[in-house]
Amino acid sequence: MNIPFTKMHGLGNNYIYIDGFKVDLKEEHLPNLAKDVSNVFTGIGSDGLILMLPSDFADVRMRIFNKDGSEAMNCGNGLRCVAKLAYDLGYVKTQTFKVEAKSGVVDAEVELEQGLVKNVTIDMGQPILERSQIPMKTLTGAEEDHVIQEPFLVGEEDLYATAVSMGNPHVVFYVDDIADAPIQTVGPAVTDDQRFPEGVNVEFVEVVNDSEINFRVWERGSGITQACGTGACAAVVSSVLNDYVPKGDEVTVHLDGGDLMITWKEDGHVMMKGPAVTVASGEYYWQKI
Ligand SMILES: N[C@@H](CCC[C@H](N)C(=O)O)C(=O)O
Repeated sequence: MNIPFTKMHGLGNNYIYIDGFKVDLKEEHLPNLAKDVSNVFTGIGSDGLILMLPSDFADVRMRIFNKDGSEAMNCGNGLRCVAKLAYDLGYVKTQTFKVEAKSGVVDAEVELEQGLVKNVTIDMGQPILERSQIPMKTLTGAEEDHVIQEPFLVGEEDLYATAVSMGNPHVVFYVDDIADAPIQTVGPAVTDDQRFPEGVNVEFVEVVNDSEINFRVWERGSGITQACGTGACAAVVSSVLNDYVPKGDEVTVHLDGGDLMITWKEDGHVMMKGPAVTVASGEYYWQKI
């Protein structure tokens, strides 16, 4: 089967995008397709697969599959890229419109520079802080409402966890120097830790000052990526909860792939602004069907 695709990235967090308005794929093929296209040696190479689809509730719908074939509820970089793709392909005609993800419907606004979409702002909605909804368990069975700087032993590392859901689960650990963050060891151990029954995206944050943080991520289902939009939002929410940055102010999140501008507004909504870039388009020759 020959499948037309577009490769896009948001700060290096790259996915293969398929236009589901035109291409009809069977549900049971999607996890394997995600694994196959993501393989850098035998596929195209990506952090996963994203489908742009018609929606009953919004102007366009996003579905995201990680590199390991698992489907996620949300993807910040994916939302910005789907917004750009929908605008570029003419599925939406206005610069503000709605995008549906599995976690809910969000507002998107594309910014044009000489007629081309460069930056996209997404209203990511309100973070979820209740432990049971992240979801996160305790080893002791205690049921504190929020998870803020909770002692979290993993292997030899004595860490403190702050947990936030942006529709998908995140845990944030603070480090003194982002260059020394134990991402290769703690990332995979925490993502599979029994305290997170659905797995978790693992973020390390170094606070630079009250308007800037450094950030690295181990993504559930994809491993280390250059950027994670929902992760950057979770990191800013966590940094407000820990009194490192003020609520209501814009925070620059420095990720491996570049900067995202995140604001946790007084009304509770998290705004994310950043680039969306188209890299290539072509046909993927899928041998399996
Ligand atoms: N890279 C994404 C998040 C993708 C999904 C995540 N790995 C999960 O399993 O929840 C982003 O930009 O938010």
